Amino acid sequence: MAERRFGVGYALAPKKQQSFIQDSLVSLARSRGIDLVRIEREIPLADQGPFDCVLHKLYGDDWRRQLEDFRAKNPNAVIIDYPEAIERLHNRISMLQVVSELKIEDRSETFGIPKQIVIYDKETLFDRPAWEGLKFPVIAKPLVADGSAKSHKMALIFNHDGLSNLKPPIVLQEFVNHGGVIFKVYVVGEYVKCVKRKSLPDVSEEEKLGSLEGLLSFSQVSNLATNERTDDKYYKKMHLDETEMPPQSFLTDIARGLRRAMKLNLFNFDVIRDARFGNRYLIIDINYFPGYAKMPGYETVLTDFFCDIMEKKEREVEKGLEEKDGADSRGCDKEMRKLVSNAYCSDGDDGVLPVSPLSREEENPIQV
Ligand SMILES: O=P(O)(O)O[C@@H]1[C@@H](OP(=O)(O)O)[C@H](OP(=O)(O)O)[C@H](O)[C@H](OP(=O)(O)O)[C@H]1OP(=O)(O)O
Ligand SMILES: Nc1ncnc2c1ncn2[C@@H]1O[C@H](COP(=O)(O)OP(=O)(O)O)[C@@H](O)[C@H]1O
Ligand SMILES: [Mg+2]
Ligand SMILES: [Mg+2]
Repeated sequence: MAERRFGVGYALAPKKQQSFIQDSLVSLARSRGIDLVRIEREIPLADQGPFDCVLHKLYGDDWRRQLEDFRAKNPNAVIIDYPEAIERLHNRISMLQVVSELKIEDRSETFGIPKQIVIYDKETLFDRPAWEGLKFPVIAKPLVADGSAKSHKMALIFNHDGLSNLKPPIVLQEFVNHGGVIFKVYVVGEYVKCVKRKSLPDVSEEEKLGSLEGLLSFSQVSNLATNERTDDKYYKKMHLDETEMPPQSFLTDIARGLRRAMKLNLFNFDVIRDARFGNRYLIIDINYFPGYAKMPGYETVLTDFFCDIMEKKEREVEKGLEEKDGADSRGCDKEMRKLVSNAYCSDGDDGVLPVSPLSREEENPIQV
């Protein structure tokens, strides 16, 4: 019998496509039955394919509508991930809300998010009582995190003078000393990989007392060119090798919790270790579909992920059809459809993905 092959369509911005779609990934995936196919931006998505799976990192109403049309026409295809779920990460408040709601028990390590407030206008910015409880230094981050260069422009604010140049809407977040190293935790379905990167250096008590300028601007501090970041020299120069990693099982617990709560498969989160406590970790940023190509062995990790999804989808479709046949013959198709649909919405330990083999008519589009 001919080998079953799967088409995975990808819709990515040019820079992302260049970094992610490398020959090494394409050929490994191909050898395992997965054909990675570029989705043309000039042609409606629903007119392309067939695709068993769509992978995307594009924004805007038009793209959302195209995905909706595609989904209506191809109820058996898997979309990784739903725009409704991705959108939460485009706002730095909703992005971290999910962390505050997460509960992980029986661990000596604790986690949370830094103290923060959102400022929508200039008046509130200078209204001290509005941000009582938040101490300098703070980091000012654009509220919107939509991938634009502007959304990565930040400032470390040491005192009141530093506030005047800020342009709300912004998030003011307590700057937490963390030894100048950030942990980036990459998640691909159930796979979790942590790497160390250079971060902002600690601020001393003296500096806090105001010997510095009011404001220090920066952007994407951990994002150096690929070769600089991965080679041994970078690790040595930045003293990264001296920094102990957080326990992998702890990060895996957080990753799993976030994945379930957010209903996302492809993301990374930035973690810092609070220098005031040895075992307190703070999550400061979550990114959709980050730069996976920087992750060692990303080709294998991503190919395994695609294969898992496709196998799961095949099983679910078969199961759905069997159940539907049974239901049809007993004349209770509608009820059975609901049951089967709900089953796919569950997020059990096996990492069930957002697949529904039957009609999505009765589903809430946000539910995956
Ligand atoms: O470009 P890269 O490979 O550095 O990846 C960026 C990510 O770097 P990281 O993997 O975390 O080191 C980067 O992560 P940070 O925000 O720098 O933590 C973002 O995910 C960025 O996407 P966007 O601009 O927020 O949409 C990512 O940019 P895109 O590739 O998605 O444009
Ligand atoms: N609360 C914080 N305390 C200390 N350093 C921080 C804090 N928030 C951000 N940083 C530093 O600023 C960098 C950029 O912030 P981040 O929220 O990750 O924005 P971006 O989405 O642009 O990556 C981080 O990688 C880290 O080095
Ligand atoms: Mg970040
Ligand atoms: Mg980010």
